[in-house]
Amino acid sequence: MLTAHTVAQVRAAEEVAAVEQGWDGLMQRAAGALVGHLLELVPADETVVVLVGPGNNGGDALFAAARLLERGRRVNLCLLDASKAHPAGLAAATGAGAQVVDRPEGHRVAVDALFGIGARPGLTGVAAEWAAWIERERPCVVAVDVPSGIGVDDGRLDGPAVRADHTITFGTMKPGLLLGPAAPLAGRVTVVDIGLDLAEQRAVESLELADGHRFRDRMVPSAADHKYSRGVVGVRAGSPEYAGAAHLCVAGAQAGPAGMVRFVGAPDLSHRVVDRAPEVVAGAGRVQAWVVGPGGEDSAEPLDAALADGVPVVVDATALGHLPDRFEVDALLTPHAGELAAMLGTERAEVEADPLAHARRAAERWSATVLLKGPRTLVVSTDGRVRVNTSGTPWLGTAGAGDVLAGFAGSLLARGLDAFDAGSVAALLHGLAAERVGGPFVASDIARALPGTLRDFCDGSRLMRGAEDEIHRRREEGRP
Ligand SMILES: NC(=O)C1=CN([C@@H]2O[C@H](COP(=O)(O)OP(=O)(O)OC[C@H]3O[C@@H](n4cnc5c(N)ncnc54)[C@H](O)[C@@H]3O)[C@@H](O)[C@H]2O)[C@@H](O)CC1
Ligand SMILES: Nc1ncnc2c1ncn2[C@@H]1O[C@H](COP(=O)(O)OP(=O)(O)O)[C@@H](O)[C@H]1O
Ligand SMILES: [K+]
Repeated sequence: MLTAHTVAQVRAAEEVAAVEQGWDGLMQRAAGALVGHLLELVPADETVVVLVGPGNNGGDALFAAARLLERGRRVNLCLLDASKAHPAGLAAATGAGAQVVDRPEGHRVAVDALFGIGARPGLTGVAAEWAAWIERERPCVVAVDVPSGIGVDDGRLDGPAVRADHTITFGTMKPGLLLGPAAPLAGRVTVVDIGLDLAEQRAVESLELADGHRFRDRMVPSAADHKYSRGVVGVRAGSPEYAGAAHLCVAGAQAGPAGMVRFVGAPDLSHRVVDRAPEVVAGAGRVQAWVVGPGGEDSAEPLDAALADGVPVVVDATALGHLPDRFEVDALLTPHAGELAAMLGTERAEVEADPLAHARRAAERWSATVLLKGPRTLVVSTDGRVRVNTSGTPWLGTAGAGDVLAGFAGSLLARGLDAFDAGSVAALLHGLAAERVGGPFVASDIARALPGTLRDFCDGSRLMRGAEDEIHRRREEGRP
């Protein structure tokens, strides 16, 4: 699991680490880690330009520049404000032979050390001009800690920011490297250890394939299980206009770990669903979780009927327009940005500019877990926990992908995962299934790829143990 911490948490952990290592020690450690990665990332014959800001972020890069020069690399410096550059760092870099230049133009590799976690979103003046040069000329950019100008805690963009290919970040991820419109600006992110202890701190989390062991026992049936103990997921989806949504939602539900799928809908639609998926049981009955809304009629009745059962519920699409004042059951709301905007009475662009704040607001407002779909799907629980999904591809922007996701999440809920786990595991596996298929694809392909993806997720630790054994064997045999 990847974890990201806020600026306040990082600053507090730095205070503690500085007692042991000293502030200089911390900065040297950050600089050392940076050098190691720059030596790998930057071709030996390229001259690097370091964009140096007024704080410790610039300091890290100046000490790194000095060490690069000692290793025979060529480094130029662009100082945002010469009078404010980290004095000891500047002395070290120039002492090692760095040249100060006025402009970054002409360089093909840049290190962005303008601002780090002290940054306010949005660059102005010369910093904005340098960010514009990066947009225009697209040099290879390595950002120190964060791309300068992003909202570090929330991933907001409030004006120009640096677009990086790689970000070397210290101690932990930062929320802005994972979510919001800012995340793509970080490029590939590498977290380097500088001795910060954040283990006990609540973090923004991101599940990975390797997290399967946390969920395996709650998903894979045991010898004692039967279809009802595995859970029944009920689907109320589709309408004459959107019959396909019923099929896709059912396909998603069938791909999950529950033991049975029930479908409730108009007789015509029920027949069609059972014709395509003979395992489905049509008609009302006992379920452990409901999925309501994909392609459904614009009416309050399906959600009201589901809520009357008092079991957990996934609420999607049209059902999002008929929410109760507050949920009394464990609920997972799965809007995209347009639907969340309508729920909150705002504009889609507002939600896209600050997805975290809007998802949080909805989670509080309706006392429900909110899964906000998008390139970086967010899951926010009622108690403020946040997970960000990083799997998936833009090919997922295809009709019906959300219907499959809702059905699959419903199956996880019926199996006994809570809405937060069900939503975040569903988003992860949905994205991994998309990566597995490759694209272009249709939503049904994702439903078909989900069982194998779920199996790999649950087997993950076994596969990793297998890999470790293999590495061990090769070592013993003297093979690479
Ligand atoms: N505290 C430490 O000793 C350590 C800090 N580290 C580095 O230090 C960085 C944080 O350093 P600082 O606290 O000095 O802050 P920064 O270097 O991030 O920013 C310096 C100053 O720039 C100004 N500024 C911020 N955003 C701006 C904007 N958009 N436009 C114009 N001016 C802006 C602010 O006045 C800010 O205090 C981390 O990101 C990391 O790179 C590492 O060396 C590890 C240890
Ligand atoms: N650019 C993108 N990159 C990654 N995933 C995306 C992208 N665009 C959409 N998705 C994902 O595709 C799915 C689309 O769902 P939704 O908007 O409900 O579509 P539909 O209503 O057609 O099913 C969501 O899981 C969303 O996170
Ligand atoms: K930076």
